Amino acid sequence: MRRTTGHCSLSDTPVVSSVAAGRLPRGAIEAGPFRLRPLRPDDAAVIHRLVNDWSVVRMLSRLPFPYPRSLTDDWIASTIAEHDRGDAWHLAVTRQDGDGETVLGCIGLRIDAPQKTATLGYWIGRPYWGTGAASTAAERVTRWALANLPIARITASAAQDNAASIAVLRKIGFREVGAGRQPFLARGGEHPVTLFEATHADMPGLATRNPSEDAAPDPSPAAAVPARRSVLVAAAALLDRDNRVLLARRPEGKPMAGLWEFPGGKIEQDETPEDALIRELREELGIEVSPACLAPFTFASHDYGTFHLLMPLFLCRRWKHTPTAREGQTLRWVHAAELADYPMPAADLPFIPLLRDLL
Ligand SMILES: Nc1nc2c([nH]c(=O)n2[C@H]2C[C@H](O)[C@@H](COP(=O)(O)OP(=O)(O)OP(=O)(O)O)O2)c(=O)[nH]1
Repeated sequence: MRRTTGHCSLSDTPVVSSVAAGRLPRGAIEAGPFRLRPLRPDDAAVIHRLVNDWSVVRMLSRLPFPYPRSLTDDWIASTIAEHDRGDAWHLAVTRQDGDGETVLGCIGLRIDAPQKTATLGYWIGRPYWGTGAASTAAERVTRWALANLPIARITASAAQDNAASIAVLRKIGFREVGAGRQPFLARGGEHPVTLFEATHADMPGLATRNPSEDAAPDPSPAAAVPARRSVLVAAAALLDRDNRVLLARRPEGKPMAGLWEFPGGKIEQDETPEDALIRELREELGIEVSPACLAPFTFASHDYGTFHLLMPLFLCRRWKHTPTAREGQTLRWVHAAELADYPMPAADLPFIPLLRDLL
């Protein structure tokens, strides 16, 4: 079964190694009127009743509908094993009602320790929508994890028609960083999703446990300068003889890791955009480009919340040497018609129809 379910879903990225034993708490954490506690086998009946609901399951990535009860038992058992290994942390979202406890939904974090990243997922049963449970639980877990686990960022995704979850993520401080497509089993096929991330810099007043030791230095403009400012980046759509475009997948450890972008990078002081791009293409891909081969095409002006990106995009059909990934990125030549299949930073999305028209 899918690792967790929710308005957001946990990614299937394999966890290479575990968070050091004991880092994930065994007990409950309090979240205002709600209590987040480890799942137990005897939660299966109520969890199954809440999640086996079309309006919940349609927003979850890998759950079938109808959702068999036996999968709930298997899933709860797997969450306990994952917690023990330090790979993931799944909690029931509960509320004390009179003498009894009511289970409202689930929240979970999948941890990729080597990449210092965790992925957040959650869902709340329909009877409890509008109670504030999703935002309270998601904010509590996000803040706790950034402050206490050796991670530098938390990612999350939500189906683009899931306005409630998108509102929750924005409200608690996640930044929208891109868009992509994910399979939604219950609905059949892939659907567009909005991608989010949060770092320490996005959570005002967050106390970090030991950032100098554990958190990877965040090279993002957001980390470097607290106030919003414009960041200048130059990028290239390199086109091959078949009119395919070269995309580079941002390597782990960088902000927006995993998203597919156009090669390029920040414009240093005293550099022209062309100078910067020629330098970046040499550093990142080992190719030599002459200024005459860079044709201005369009630009992105995008507000990422913590910084504003201004990025000219040049077209380039001629260069020397074969593009080679020199900085841990993954490269792929992509036909214009397929660009929308690649999750991209939000700033790049307006480029897609323009490139489709051109190519
Ligand atoms: N290169 C590139 N950057 C993009 C694209 N879309 C987009 O939002 N960005 C953002 C991501 C980053 O916030 C910023 C580029 O910064 P970067 O970190 O890749 O720049 P850099 O290569 O100079 O890296 P660094 O030395 O600061 O680590 O622009 C794109 O298509 N290409």
